[in-house]
Amino acid sequence: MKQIENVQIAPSILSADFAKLGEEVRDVEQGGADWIHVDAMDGRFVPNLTLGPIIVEAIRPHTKLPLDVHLMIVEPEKYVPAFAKAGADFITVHAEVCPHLHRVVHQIKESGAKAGVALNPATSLSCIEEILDDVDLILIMTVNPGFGGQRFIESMTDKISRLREQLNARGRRDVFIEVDGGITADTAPLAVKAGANVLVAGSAVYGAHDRAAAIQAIRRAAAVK
Ligand SMILES: O=C(CO)[C@H](O)[C@H](O)COP(=O)(O)O
Ligand SMILES: [Co+2]
Repeated sequence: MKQIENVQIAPSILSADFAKLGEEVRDVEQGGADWIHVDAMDGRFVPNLTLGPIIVEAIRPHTKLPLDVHLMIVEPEKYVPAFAKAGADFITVHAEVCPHLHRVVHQIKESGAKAGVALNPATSLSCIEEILDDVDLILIMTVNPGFGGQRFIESMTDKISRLREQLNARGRRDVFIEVDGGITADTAPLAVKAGANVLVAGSAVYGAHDRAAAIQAIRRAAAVK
């Protein structure tokens, strides 16, 4: 299995200006982003409402970067085909809302997208033990999902380390470990040292006047391994 060499920086459009999303996505692509993170929230799994496949379809022509769609919604299986058709490259569902997680992961793969599974801070790694051989990405939430701009929960670094060990033991060095919530140039090294190789950053990138400088600061900090 291919080892993933570089840390991927994925700005979250949750903190972008929704009145000009195309421009906002182009801005971070020009600024050196690797992926675009798209947060779909349903007001049920999380206490916030954001966007659906129509927005993914709208931003798709504005970037060549992979669209990394994070579904914070109940019954995600109802919407996986629409998000895939809209142009999602990665579709990540939360283990907490998927009693038939194996079926949903394979539904995502059959739709043509890469499959991710997300875990809230209080959700144990044991929930995904039986699915590790089937996934392309595991997303470790380092905040409780629902809002941008929250503080990184530092105790999650131990969970990231344990996950990396489990994946290595299975020879799955190709699986992305994505970290989402509170990533800044200060917290990025903690996540990367623990074993993460995809860093979502919403407010730290879109809240900055110079997005390119913000991405570069996170990338530099993350290179200190
Ligand atoms: O999934 C999310 C929230 O549920 C967002 O991706 C995340 O919060 C990014 O925002 P920030 O970097 O500001 O914490
Ligand atoms: Co997210």
